Amino acid sequence: MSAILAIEDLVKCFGGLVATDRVSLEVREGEIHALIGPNGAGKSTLINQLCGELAPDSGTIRLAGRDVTRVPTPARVALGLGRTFQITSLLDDMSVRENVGMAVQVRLGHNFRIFDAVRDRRAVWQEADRLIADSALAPRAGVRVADLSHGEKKQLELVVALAMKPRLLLLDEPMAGLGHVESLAMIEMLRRTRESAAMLLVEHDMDAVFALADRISVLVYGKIIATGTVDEIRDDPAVREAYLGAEDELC
Ligand SMILES: Nc1ncnc2c1ncn2[C@@H]1O[C@H](COP(=O)(O)OP(=O)(O)OP(=O)(O)O)[C@@H](O)[C@H]1O
Repeated sequence: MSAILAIEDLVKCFGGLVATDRVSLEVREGEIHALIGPNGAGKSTLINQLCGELAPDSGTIRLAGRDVTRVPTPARVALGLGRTFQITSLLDDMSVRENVGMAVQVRLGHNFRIFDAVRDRRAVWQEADRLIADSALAPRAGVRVADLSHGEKKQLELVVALAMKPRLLLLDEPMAGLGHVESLAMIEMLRRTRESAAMLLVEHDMDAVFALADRISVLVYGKIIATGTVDEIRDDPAVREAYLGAEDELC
């Protein structure tokens, strides 16, 4: 399986602190690759470098075979990088359908001048409806974002990200703040998403990680200490050591 994302020897320092310490990691096409690690391990710092929000000090990031280490965020998005944004970026006064329609429109935007506007508008809504029908939000399509539950907003974030047709989706704690039922719905939705995009999943909820991940990389003090399947990571003594005090989470 080829790699949609290949990170090699990435380094990022904040003053004397090495927040990303020679990190190498691959996400393969069709894979859900979880990135776990204790608080302060450097997960967000790594994600921010992948998005282009933070410049690495050294090392390389390859996306779909192209070196994007010094490439700005929009060019990475054009190559297929997607990310779930904060719920605050959803438009509160607009419906689920309108939010998804806007995202589809952003993706198709530059074609608008070429094709007939009415036909394009129809294509936008058809695409938005298809994306919503594939999600758990189908019965809520006409509901205003302001009236959605927290879990539904997190689902909408994901649908909006998918509207950009990413090849690789960066997910920063999609389970955060969700109740049990909402978490199960999100896990189901991410399982279905795997068919269209590979994922790098940063998540503290180990049940979700173990339910979803094809492979897991463990980051501790900026270094990847292990990469492997769920069983390999569960049985790895160095991982257990790093999570000492939270061993229950790895059982
Ligand atoms: N802009 C910054 N300036 C200085 N230090 C920073 C900066 N951003 C992060 N750090 C430090 O880098 C280290 C890694 O932080 P980071 O937020 O990437 O960890 P994390 O694994 O995402 O943590 P959490 O799970 O709590 O979100 C921490 O010690 C943090 O204090």
